[in-house]
Order: sequence, then C-alpha cells, then structure tokens
Amino acid sequence: MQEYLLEFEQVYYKYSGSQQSALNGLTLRVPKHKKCALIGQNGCGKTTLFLLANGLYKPNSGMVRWRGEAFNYNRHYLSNLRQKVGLIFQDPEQQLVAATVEEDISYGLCNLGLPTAEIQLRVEQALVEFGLTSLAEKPVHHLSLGQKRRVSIADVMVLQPELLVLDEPTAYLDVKHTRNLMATLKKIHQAGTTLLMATHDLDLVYRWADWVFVMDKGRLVLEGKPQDVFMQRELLEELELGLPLIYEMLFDGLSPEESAVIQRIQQRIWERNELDNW
Ligand SMILES: Nc1ncnc2c1ncn2[C@@H]1O[C@H](COP(=O)(O)OP(=O)(O)OP(=O)(O)O)[C@@H](O)[C@H]1O
Repeated sequence: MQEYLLEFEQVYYKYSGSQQSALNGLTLRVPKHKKCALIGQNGCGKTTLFLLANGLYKPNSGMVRWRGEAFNYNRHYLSNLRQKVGLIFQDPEQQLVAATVEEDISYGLCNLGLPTAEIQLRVEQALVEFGLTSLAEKPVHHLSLGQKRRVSIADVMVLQPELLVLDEPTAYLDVKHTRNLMATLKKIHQAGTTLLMATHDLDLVYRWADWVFVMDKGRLVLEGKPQDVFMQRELLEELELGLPLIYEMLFDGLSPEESAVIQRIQQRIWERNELDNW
C-alpha cells in the first residue's frame, strides 16, 4: 500500500497585508519514495507550500501532517522536522551561511550538537559524494551558481532527510550543470530519499518525474503519472502551462506513421522511468 510522508489537508495560508490567500484549500499528499514534480503558473503557491512543508510558515486553517501526524509547531518538533524535510531554496544564496564550503556543510550538523567526529565524517562523505572535495576550503561567494547549488544540496543532504524539497533547482543552470544536478538527484533518490521538485520545465518533468502535481491559484487541480497528466491537454492549455515538446508534437496534426514513431519514443521513456522507480 502506498505510504505518504507529507500531507496537506484543506490548507489555507494568506500573507499578512495580502488580499488573497496564497494557499486556498490545498489538499495534497506526497507519496513515499516517489520523484514528484510540482508545476503551476508563477504565483500559484508552490514556494508557499514548501515554506509550510518544513514548518517555516503555519497554516491559517487546515492541517499539515508528517507520516500521518499533525505538525506540532514547538521548537523541538520543528528542529526534528527540519532534519526530515530538507528544503532547497530557489536562490542558493539564501541558503549559504558560512565562509567556506566545508564550514557551510557542517553548519546544520553543528546546530544539531552532534559529536565532532561524527560531524567530520559526515562532512567528508558529503564533500566526496557531491564532488566538492577540491572546493572544500573555497569561500562560498567565490563559487559558480552550479557549485553553489551543489553546496546547498550537500548542506541539506548531510542531515539525512527523508524528503528533499527543491524549488526550481535547474533555474539558470546550463545543460551540463542541469545534467549533473539530475544525476545527483538520481543518486539521492536511489539511496531512499523521496523528492518533491517545483519546476517550469515540462520536458524535464516528463522525463524525470513519476508523479506530477498541478497547482492553480493555491490549490491542487490535477495529479497523476506524467503520461496521464499530460494527456489532459485542454486543462493544461486552460491553465496556460503548455505541454512537454513530445506531447506538442503528438497533438500537432502528425501523420499516423509519425504519431507511431512518437508513441514508440514515449513508450521507451515510460519503460525507462518504470525501471528507475521504487
Ligand atoms: N512575502 C510575501 N508577501 C505577500 N505576498 C506574497 C509573499 N510571497 C508570496 N506572495 C504571494 O503569494 C502568492 C503565491 O506565491 P508563491 O511564491 O508561493 O508562488 P510560486 O508558485 O512559488 O511562484 P513562482 O513560480 O513565480 O516561484 C503570489 O500571489 C505571491 O504574490
């Protein structure tokens, strides 16, 4: 039976001074072990959802649950929750706090009060795992965007979260760094971490995700496997989200022979994704 890590039930959230709710009766459950993509227009509430996901914000009404239990917003609970739900911000600058890469990665571990030997071991492992060993002593403000992104992921992964939430992690990355990032996420997923990623890149969603959430105006309007979600052409056009290129082509008046080729390619992509699944 499918287990759910994080659940939002009828969640409303309004920023102070704002007229409209950013989350508007959001009900959404994150399935354990999946690679979930969250899509929706600018301003539909994705980042707000993420800020509620690790308790940085509290709903005005409704409930957020972790493994079936309602969030308790006391300090001890939140500190535990933030180890389990790792949040990667859209802008890595927001996340990097220390002078050097090594210090930045150890920052969260020091806050947990772990023994020094344990901290050193985990930092060394993270430096190797995320290809940062040669940058260990480099000042974080001297890094490229792709390197900063890797450090921000290492900062969070060193805490060994069960769910990793990423807000548009491929924004501003070139092809090479996007591929590297996706390879890193694959390793993280294979090691047992559930992923939830907001993105506007529908081709990436189609190739990567095994579950897709579609949000509009602060609520969930559609969810499912990519191949089912992207068949909902009219709804997605109505929401002005567009479609992955392969669906644009499929719906674009192809000959039966051309359609058959596209469908064979789709089949290959689904099979490959299934193999990668849990
Ligand atoms: N700090 C804030 N104060 C007031 N309103 C805010 C604040 N942050 C976001 N909002 C509003 O809340 C709504 C949801 O914003 P949010 O950033 O969650 O959307 P998003 O889906 O992440 O957008 P994007 O795709 O552009 O990142 C928007 O209407 C936005 O203007």
